[in-house]
Amino acid sequence: MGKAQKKTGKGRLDKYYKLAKEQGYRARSAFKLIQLNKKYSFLESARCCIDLCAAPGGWLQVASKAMPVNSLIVGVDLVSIKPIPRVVTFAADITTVHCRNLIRNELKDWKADVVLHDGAPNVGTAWIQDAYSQSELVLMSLKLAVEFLIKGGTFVTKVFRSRDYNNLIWVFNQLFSKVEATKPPSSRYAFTFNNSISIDPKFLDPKHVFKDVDATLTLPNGAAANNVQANVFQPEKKRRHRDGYDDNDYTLFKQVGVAEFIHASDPIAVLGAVNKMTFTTEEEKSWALLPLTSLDVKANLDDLKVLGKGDFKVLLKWRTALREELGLEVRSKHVEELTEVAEVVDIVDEDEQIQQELERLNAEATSRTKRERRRANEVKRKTIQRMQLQMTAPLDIGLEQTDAGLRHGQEDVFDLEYAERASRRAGYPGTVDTDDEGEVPDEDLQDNSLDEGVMDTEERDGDRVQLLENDLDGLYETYRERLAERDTKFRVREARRNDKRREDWSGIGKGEAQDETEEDEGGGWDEMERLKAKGDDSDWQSSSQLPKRRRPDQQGTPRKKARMLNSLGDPQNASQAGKNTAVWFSQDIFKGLDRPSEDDTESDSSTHSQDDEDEMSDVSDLDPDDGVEVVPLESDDAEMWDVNNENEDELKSSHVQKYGLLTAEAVSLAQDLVNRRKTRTELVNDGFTRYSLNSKEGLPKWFLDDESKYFIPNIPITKEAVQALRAKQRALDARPIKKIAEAKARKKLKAAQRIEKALKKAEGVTNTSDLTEREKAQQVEKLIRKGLAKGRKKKEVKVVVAKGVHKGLKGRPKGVKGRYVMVDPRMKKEVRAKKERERENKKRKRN
Ligand SMILES: C[S@@+](CC[C@H](N)C(=O)[O-])C[C@H]1O[C@@H](n2cnc3c(N)ncnc32)[C@H](O)[C@@H]1O
Repeated sequence: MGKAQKKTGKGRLDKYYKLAKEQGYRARSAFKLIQLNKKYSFLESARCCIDLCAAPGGWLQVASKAMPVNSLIVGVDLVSIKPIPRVVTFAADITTVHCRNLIRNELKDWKADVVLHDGAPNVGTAWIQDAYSQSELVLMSLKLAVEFLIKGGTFVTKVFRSRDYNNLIWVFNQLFSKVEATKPPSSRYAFTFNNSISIDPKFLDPKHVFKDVDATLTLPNGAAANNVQANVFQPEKKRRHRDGYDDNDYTLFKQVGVAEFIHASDPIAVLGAVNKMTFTTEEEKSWALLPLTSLDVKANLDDLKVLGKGDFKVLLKWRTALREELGLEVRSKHVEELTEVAEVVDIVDEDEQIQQELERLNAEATSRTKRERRRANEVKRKTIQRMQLQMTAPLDIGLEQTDAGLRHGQEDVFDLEYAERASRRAGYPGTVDTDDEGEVPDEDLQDNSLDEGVMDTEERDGDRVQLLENDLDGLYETYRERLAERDTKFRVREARRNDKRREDWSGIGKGEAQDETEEDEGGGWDEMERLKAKGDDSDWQSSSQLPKRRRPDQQGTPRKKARMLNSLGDPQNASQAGKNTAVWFSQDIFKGLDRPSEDDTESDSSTHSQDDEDEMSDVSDLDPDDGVEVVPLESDDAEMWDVNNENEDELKSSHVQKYGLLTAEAVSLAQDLVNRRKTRTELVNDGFTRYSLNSKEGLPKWFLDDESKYFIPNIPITKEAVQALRAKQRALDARPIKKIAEAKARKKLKAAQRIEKALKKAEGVTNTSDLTEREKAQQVEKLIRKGLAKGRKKKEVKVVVAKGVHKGLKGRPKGVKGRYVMVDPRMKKEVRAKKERERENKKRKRN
């Protein structure tokens, strides 16, 4: 907001308007009187006060508060005023005798200590006319003041800066021993004065005052002061007399010495009346040589008729400076305030204060936002860290993220992408892979730059990962093609793998692999078989499950995979897995790739990568007896695999293994069970074959025993897996949905805004000087309570009993606002009686 805009009354109006509302004043103008009284303290000692033009009653409220308890306060206005405690009011025109009589009746033989007048004419459109009417009103109020004021009493009136301004001042000076013009910050002008002296009726006659007083301001060479003010303050709107001359002025060109202007009691009048000022006398010439007499000033003095408002200001400033230089300047308030400069400076100061205050508040708000953002980032960082360290259960994650979301209302609480991004930033290619205890790079995690300037890095990381993925995808495809070409078994298994039904239900049996009697062409698969057989035939179990296609980026990060191996507790499995790993990595395809370092694969015999593990479990860890893959895992990880994740790789996580969810089929089945898309019975029924209903008669016992033992549906999931997934689902269900979180965040934000607003208002109250500390405290409390109560607003339903005036009424009953409900008194009684009867009956039955 620029200064020019702030200078307009609107900004100020807003401020005082709000203050007035807050403090229960009927008009913002109340602050004018508060400020005047603060400066001159005339109300505290007054016993009788007349307020002329008092509606709606702001000044009366102030007077009533500030004056002693038993004082008499009378308020008059054209319009009626709502009652105010201890105040007598009536409607009358202050320019009439009727009004005077009313006041007389009220005061009896009392005299007023204070007469107030804040009148503004209700008529007129043009500025001049308004100003004139206002001046007239002032004179009328002065008339009443003179009549009713006690000797030494105070008259306070508002005067516009019109052409009549000087005339009015002159009259006031004739009637009162002390006249002071002041501009309270909230207003334009007021005059306080006391000690009334001899009164000439002409002083109170508008025609006389506004005509004859002009004469007193006539300049030495005949230039009339009439209109001169306007000439200076509104040089653009110079009013010309019809016949081309100003009133009483028939000289076309007026020229005076600069001294005239410097010594004039009304320099503005001089400025408005003359065409040119010259440095004629010796003294004047010496002034011309002073540094403060700039070329600008000289040029301005040369032709006053072409000057604008700004130029006049320059001249007035120069005059003041010169007077100070000459020791003439009594920085009289009167002269200062007569100039526009004083007014502008005053307003600008006030506006600047407000501006500064606003800037301070803005700065505070910004730093608060920053602080909160930092705190939220810290929470997120910790959450991610905990996720990476596997310290956080899914439910906790949900709650924490909700909290963060609530604080800001920005983050999507279910946005797992965020966690992934954060972990990538911390040096990991993907969230799913980052549950590695040993690999959390602390320094990276300490990095607080989660919020800013990360987009580029993220994108670059993403691109890099994508490129790597593409490369490895290609490599893997080549490998598979070569394998397919060379290995018939591979092709057969591939075909079987594609036969979903069979795989789902038949499980994966040792026999199947053994059934295959294809020619051994060597290489690839056969090479593996051979090596495995070499290792430990007894442990080896072939599988119908073929190596699954997986994200090659997992292949490329053996360091990470070493972690998975540590979690395998079963020594038997571990050693087998170790062999499997060795066999798997001995293939050509892995030759070019980095092998796990010594350190990482310390316990070689008990470690293998995630991918290897996949392969091995596919190939060998299946128990053909029950068709359920059981991988012993002693990890205490509470975190479960995300049911909704479609990424196949994630099926390989240790959590999944823990629950035996090693294949996509197992997971999809488990999901079906968890989500009740399939029942256990359905699964069992689906497991029947055409032989299942064959007669068992005549069959040997050993056969039947075996049948009961082995002829069971082969469901590749465990009970624990289903339970674990159910628990996970429950945890997910327990998380608040996004909309609720958002609504909560909105509610919280609104509450904070309300409190902030209330606090600002409270600040306004505490800064007000006309209230006692107790009153301030009460008002502040009221404001805060109001702020808090707004949020809790409940829709109240008024209960209206349909009796008396409301009996048989249709539509809204009189005087009832808002929601209401009509109740019938008889119905109420009847319902109560019915309930009573029922209770009695029950009692009786029980007895
Ligand atoms: C600015 S308001 C006064 C506000 C008042 N001081 C307060 O604090 O509430 C000006 C009032 O002057 C009144 N007024 C204008 N001409 C009047 C007249 N001739 N006689 C009485 N009241 C008049 C208007 O009705 C208007 O209410």
